Amino acid sequence: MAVLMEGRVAVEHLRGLLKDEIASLSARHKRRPELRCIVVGRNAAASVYLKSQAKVAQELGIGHAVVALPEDIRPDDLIGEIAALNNDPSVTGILLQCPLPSGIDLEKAASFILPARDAEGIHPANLGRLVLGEGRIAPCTAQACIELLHHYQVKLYGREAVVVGHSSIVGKPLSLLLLKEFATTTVCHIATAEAHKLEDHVRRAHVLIVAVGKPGVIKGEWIAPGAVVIDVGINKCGESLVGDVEFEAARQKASFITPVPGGVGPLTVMLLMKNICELFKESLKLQS
Ligand SMILES: Nc1nc(=O)c2c([nH]1)NC[C@@H]1CN(c3ccc(C(=O)N[C@@H](CCC(=O)O)C(=O)O)cc3)C=[N+]21
Repeated sequence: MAVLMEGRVAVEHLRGLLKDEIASLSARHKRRPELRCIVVGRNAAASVYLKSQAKVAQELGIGHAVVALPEDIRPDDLIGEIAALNNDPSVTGILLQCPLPSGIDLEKAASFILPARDAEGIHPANLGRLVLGEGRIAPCTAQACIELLHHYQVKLYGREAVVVGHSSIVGKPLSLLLLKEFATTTVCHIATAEAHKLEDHVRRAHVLIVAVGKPGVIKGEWIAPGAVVIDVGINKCGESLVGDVEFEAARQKASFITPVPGGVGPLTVMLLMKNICELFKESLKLQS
């Protein structure tokens, strides 16, 4: 039976550090960091994220406001909203929440966020730094997975890491962070599944990280004995939340596994706040 990797526990240390640092910066500079979150339309996982953000921001003394936009917004109008936040001197960081409606391209929209206000590091300049291994601000969920592996002292060097999902905010940046740790990294995606190869890759993973957004997409019996399983999925199932991995069956085979909720999620939120704190410090340096 696997040990649970509890983000809820791993996050506590960071919470204390950030709270103290933000309190002292805010007192010294007589202003606080401000996060602005742009949300287009409605989505279950996104609402869970927003709720957590608002709660943690308040605990840490970070201002938080949502810019809620209609599902049918025109791309140019979304860019206008981003520009307004870029030009507002009180704003520290901007988060453009996914998913976006089908007519709007995340990568393109993200390129309009001022790199110095990019809360997730998804502007091309920030992603470029991540490729070069010198990124300070990386997408929070990808960072959260690495943080959790470090917290539970999981070895990555020379191990087979398999990432399922190749999104710009999780799978791709995460694969870069895993490479930085010298894991041998495979990224699976929709075409892997269509070629009936997903099971083969999952079976040989020492470390498996799943970020798809489909409950049960990874069968518990595919998990290699002793593997480490990180489930990034946040899916609403009635009133409760479930991940992408068949949890009960996977738990019998893995050595470590994240629960959903209580796994990656709480760390994602805290690392978003850490990014905001980093951007805040940078902006104060530029002013002085
Ligand atoms: N640009 C962008 N970046 C994201 O990182 C992003 C996004 N868009 N869109 C939506 C998804 C979803 N997501 C979550 C993060 C944390 C929790 C979270 O805090 N979960 C807690 C609380 C759950 C609860 O309330 O019970 C947990 O898992 O324990 C949930 C969901 C980030 N996402």
